[in-house]
Amino acid sequence: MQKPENGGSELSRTLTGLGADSVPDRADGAWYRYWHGFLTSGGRTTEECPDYLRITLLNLAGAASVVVWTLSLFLVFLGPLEATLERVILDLAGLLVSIGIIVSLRLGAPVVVVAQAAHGFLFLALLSLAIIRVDNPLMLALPLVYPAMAFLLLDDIRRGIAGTLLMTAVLNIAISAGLGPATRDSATLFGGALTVTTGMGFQAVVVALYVHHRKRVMSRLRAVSEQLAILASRDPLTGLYNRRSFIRDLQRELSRRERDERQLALLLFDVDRFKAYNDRFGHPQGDRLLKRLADVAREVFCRGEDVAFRLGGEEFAVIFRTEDSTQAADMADRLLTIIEDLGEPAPAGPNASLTVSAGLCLVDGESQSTASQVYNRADEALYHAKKLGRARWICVSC
Ligand SMILES: Nc1nc2c(ncn2[C@@H]2O[C@H](COP(=O)(O)OP(=O)(O)OP(=O)(O)O)[C@@H](O)[C@H]2O)c(=O)[nH]1
Repeated sequence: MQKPENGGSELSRTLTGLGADSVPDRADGAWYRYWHGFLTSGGRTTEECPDYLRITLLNLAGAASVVVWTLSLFLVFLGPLEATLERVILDLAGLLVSIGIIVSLRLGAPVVVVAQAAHGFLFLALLSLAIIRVDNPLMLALPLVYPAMAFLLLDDIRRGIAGTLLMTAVLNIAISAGLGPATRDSATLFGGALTVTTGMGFQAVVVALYVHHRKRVMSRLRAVSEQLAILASRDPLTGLYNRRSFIRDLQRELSRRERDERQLALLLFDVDRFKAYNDRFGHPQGDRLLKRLADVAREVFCRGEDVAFRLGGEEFAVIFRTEDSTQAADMADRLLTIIEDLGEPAPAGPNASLTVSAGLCLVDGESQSTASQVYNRADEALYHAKKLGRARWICVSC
């Protein structure tokens, strides 16, 4: 039952790791810093921020869209793309929305609203293309392809990318086979193929990045929560399990009585005259003593299934299994003797050694006692040992 040691440093490493990538290092170049600042809206978000990825992706999508829509407008202006009214309106609207995404994020607009507006625009743009170009079956397919692709990508990255590639290929083949626009000039066909490939490729990269990042953050959060669970169950001074773990472990051990023929033993021990020890040698020395006693408890109860706890103050507990009362008594004896032989000075006088008192409670197989009854019995035995003059242990059963 001896469990892994305290994981404080691991936790701090993990916590630091959560934000580690978010601030560019001094060694990073100016371009990287500029790019990083742009993606995080001037450093407004770091990687621990729940909106970090959405802001980064929206900025990325906004920047890429600005490039795509501007390129498209240039191609219309320079002639390779047909200058239809709907194309110009759509390109201009796309450009405005993309710039709007970037600016609104910088002004601190709610990320969810910006993301929904961007998705809404994309979907409406595809839908209006389908309505305007009702003669073009490919345009009709786009509003259906978009959600299908997003669904596939969110379900599984590899399947999503394969599905996206397949759909892109099918659309391109359909365009070149003449299923697309009524006008068949090569510039229009090239424009259509370019738009479909760029749009779908970009969408695939964005969603794949999102899913990948989410998985990474989730696994880090899992590691942090495991570390927190370890810290919550430990006493920070001695590294032993704390009272919270004690109650849970005692209940668990009592509930598996039927599966173990041996007796369950609970040993409570408490430093004798610890207040006087603190008063005489100081609190820091008292802390050192408590750590030393925790080491002794670990040493004596070293089997895999033994668990030692610090319940608070100078009170310790050990839960262990024993063949019979003689074996349990031997263990209690050993613990008390080793502590006395440590040679720690007792507050009483120069030649006296520090001692502890203990209460031992043995629970046999048929007992129906609850965890609190077992604890109370052991505590009564400990109290009795103190009353009888300390430096001894008393055994009871329940
Ligand atoms: N150094 C140190 N002292 C502690 C800590 N927690 C509790 N104490 C001290 O432990 C002392 C316990 O005193 P008492 O409960 O009177 O027990 P005692 O003096 O050991 O007397 P008996 O148990 O009857 O032998 C108090 O003085 C507390 O301040 C701790 O974490 N470190």
